[in-house]
Amino acid sequence: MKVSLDFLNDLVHGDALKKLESLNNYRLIEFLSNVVKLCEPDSVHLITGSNGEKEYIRKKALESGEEIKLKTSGHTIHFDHPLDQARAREDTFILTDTKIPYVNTKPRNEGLNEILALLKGSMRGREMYVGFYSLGPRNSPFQILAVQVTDSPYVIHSENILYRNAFEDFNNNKQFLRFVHSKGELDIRKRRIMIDLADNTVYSVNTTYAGNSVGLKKLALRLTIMKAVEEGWLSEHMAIVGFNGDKGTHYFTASFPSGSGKTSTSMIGSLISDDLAFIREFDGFPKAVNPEIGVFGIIQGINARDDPIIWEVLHKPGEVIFSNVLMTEDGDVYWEGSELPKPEKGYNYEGRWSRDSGKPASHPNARFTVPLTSFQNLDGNWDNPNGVVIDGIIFGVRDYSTLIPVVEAFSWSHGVVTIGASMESARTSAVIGKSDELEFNPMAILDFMPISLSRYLRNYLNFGKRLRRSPKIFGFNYFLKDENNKFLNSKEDKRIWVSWAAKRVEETTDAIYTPIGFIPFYEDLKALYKRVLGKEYSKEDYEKQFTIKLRRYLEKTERIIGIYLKFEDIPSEVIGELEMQRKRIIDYISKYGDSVSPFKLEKA
Ligand SMILES: Nc1nc2c(ncn2[C@@H]2O[C@H](COP(=O)(O)OP(=O)(O)O)[C@@H](O)[C@H]2O)c(=O)[nH]1
Ligand SMILES: C=C(OP(=O)(O)O)C(=O)O
Ligand SMILES: [Mn+2]
Repeated sequence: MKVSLDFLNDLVHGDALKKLESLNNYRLIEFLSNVVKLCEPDSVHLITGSNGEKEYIRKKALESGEEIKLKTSGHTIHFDHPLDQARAREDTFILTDTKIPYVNTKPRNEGLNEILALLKGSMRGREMYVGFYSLGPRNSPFQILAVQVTDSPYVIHSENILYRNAFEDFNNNKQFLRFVHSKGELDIRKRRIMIDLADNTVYSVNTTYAGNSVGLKKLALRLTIMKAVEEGWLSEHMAIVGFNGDKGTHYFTASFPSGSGKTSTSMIGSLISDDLAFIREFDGFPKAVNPEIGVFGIIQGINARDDPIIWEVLHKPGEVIFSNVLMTEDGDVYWEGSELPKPEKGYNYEGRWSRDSGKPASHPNARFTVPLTSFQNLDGNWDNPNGVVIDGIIFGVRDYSTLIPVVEAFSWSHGVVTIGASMESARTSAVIGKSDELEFNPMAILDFMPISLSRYLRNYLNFGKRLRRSPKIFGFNYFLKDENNKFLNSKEDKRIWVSWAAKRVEETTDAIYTPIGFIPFYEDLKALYKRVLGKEYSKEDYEKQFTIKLRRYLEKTERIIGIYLKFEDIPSEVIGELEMQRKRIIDYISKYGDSVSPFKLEKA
């Protein structure tokens, strides 16, 4: 079918139109034609992949005022609206006519009418940017194509950093995901994000915060989860990182709710991904790639001692977009938790700021956007089109009161159900709303879930059955506190948990059986503390961290059973694993009481 490009004739400059025509992709032309008619931009800039175009976008970001140049070469700063500093869960809807438990939905026609009205004419007087990207490596069986349309140079600049440009790959009518974003009037009351599964399209308006506007990140996740479930693979909210055991490097994926440990965990090993993973089975092996090629990371608390790798990236020349930190008069930046002296005054997302105001200098969800290639610990396989074999999966939570720092599941289904699908984690400032409330967040992915958890979990359980050797599953918690509200672990302790997990994967260490899974022996951790951190590890610390609060674990298990019983078509394995866990815990309570020291279990 031949579709005319005439609608773009007066809008596009240069030879971009010829290039577009040569792709022979009528789906693409039809999509762009519809968006242009809807949004009515003054001009259209297609990013076909040349360096000049990337430079053009950087220039536009500065000219428009969406970014400001800082004193270090390549560094800029962007501010989001004070009410637009995080993901807007309440303004985000999956368009479907059937209600889904725990998912924010809207009837499709109603949602489409609403968002199309908000987008109508939204780009008048503005330029429209179109980016053509690949989620995952190019020339790879993992690859998914995606197009982003936006009137924000900051959004398209971010995407040029975070995603592989793949214009030529759109040839011959290839299918692609679609993202339509407009700043609109930046009237936050009219902020809407609508996910149209039926058309593989996400619309987003009146927002600039990247979690709501950068389509290929958390918006695409809704579409790729759907695709993965339909095709029998996993699209996950997970880092991918290599950890050393005694025999070599083992790749893990690591799922933590937003603001709870993905990026920081990916910095203590060999980095492939800090946020997202596509996992597929090939010849019985689970293999993973990073859909992205950059990091949109949380900056609060980043300091030279705890985070030397990120610290270096944020201080050397090179492409960095800071968002929602403090900008000082001399073109430098400052953020809370940097452990540097606080400047007297500066400018942040709320306007002028002074130290005397007593207000924080930066937002707790302030971020940095940088390419993966800036990181010293980047793994050699980061862009491998075949992915890397995954030996372990970590599901981590922010739980201040109950869960022990590390536990290993008995099996794939035990781990998927009692660790991954049972995650409860304290909400963070990555989501708009009250922080620190414990919320149900299976696989750290509930905010992005486009379908029933029943279908999602059935696919997960089946995925493991197709593997020759399923990855070992671990439950992590970096955030356990004592009765005085003090953290029981320091940030560097995560190096010990991952070292232990790597040894378990290669079967070079034993573990203690408990009703919730296997836990480390004191002596093994003591040796790791010595070797990895050069530190002593006391029996008292171990006992505090690994005492299992059986009564609380029982309560948690019963809460989760209560949740999954609400789902009509829940796989029987889900309730089965939870019931068995419940019985094991009750049995241990009758033997040991409400909690049990690991030293008692060691001798059992
Ligand atoms: N108390 C404590 N805080 C941590 C630890 N690791 C990371 N954090 C903090 O948790 C927050 C989020 O971490 P990050 O890894 O960026 O989360 P992500 O959004 O999942 O990538 C940051 O503010 C970190 O400083 C830890 O081991 N202990
Ligand atoms: C951008 C996000 O990612 P993260 O998991 O790093 O907080 C988010 O969840 O909005
Ligand atoms: Mn992160």
